[in-house]
Amino acid sequence: MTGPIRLGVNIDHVATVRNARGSGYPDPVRAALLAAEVGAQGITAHLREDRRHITDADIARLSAELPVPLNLEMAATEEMLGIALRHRPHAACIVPEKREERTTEGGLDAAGQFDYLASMVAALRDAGIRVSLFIEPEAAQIDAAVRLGAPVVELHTGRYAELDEAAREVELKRLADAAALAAKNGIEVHAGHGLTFDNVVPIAAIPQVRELNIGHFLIGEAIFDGLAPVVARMRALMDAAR
Ligand SMILES: CC(=O)[C@@H](O)[C@H](O)COP(=O)(O)O
Ligand SMILES: NCC(=O)COP(=O)(O)O
Repeated sequence: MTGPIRLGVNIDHVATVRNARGSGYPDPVRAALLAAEVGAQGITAHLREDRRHITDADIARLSAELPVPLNLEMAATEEMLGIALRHRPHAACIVPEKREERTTEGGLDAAGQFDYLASMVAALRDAGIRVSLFIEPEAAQIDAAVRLGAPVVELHTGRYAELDEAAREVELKRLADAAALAAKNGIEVHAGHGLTFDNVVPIAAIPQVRELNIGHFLIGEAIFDGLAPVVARMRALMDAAR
């Protein structure tokens, strides 16, 4: 037995569809409330600097209306720090961001940006926000997270998700080793990016992983089956893996 694992549903891409037409629907907050009702223990939203999906108004509404913890994904900028301090989400996950990227490429270089991140992590922590660092499964990054005093790391599973089943084993071991190292150092371990029904089980089976944040696949699948059954199925796969 490995203990329970939480599912955080990322609702960014409900906002992507809304923003495609500049309409008021579909509403990501409505999706978040439904996901929470059917088993999501948290909601993740990434307020990108270019506001391509989630907007400032979405963050304000999520902060006010959610019955479960909000995990705000944010770039390490002064603007985002100000927004986080204003809304005080349960958690803030610092992610690397490049304006031109299609999605988050690689993890935060916590080791390379140590001095810059130190004051940001401290400011978030002082405000009572649980800080998470979205990192590659590498010992140097975990060591930096420990020295920065981050209570949580989220391991980037994007590379794992892109590999075919035969090639996945090496990356899976990197993730499992990183999870064990982080937990040994007292850091809570989360994971996410690119997870689907087909690839989630080995990640959910890593004993130290306490939370998965999953979005793009769930929102896409919901077009066919509806959000509630899709969240329920992901929950069931995660639970069966423990
Ligand atoms: C950091 C991360 O993994 C998530 O934010 C997720 O990728 C959704 O945002 P994008 O699809 O815009 O990258
Ligand atoms: N941090 C990962 C996340 O929130 C969801 O990523 P994805 O499932 O949308 O790729």
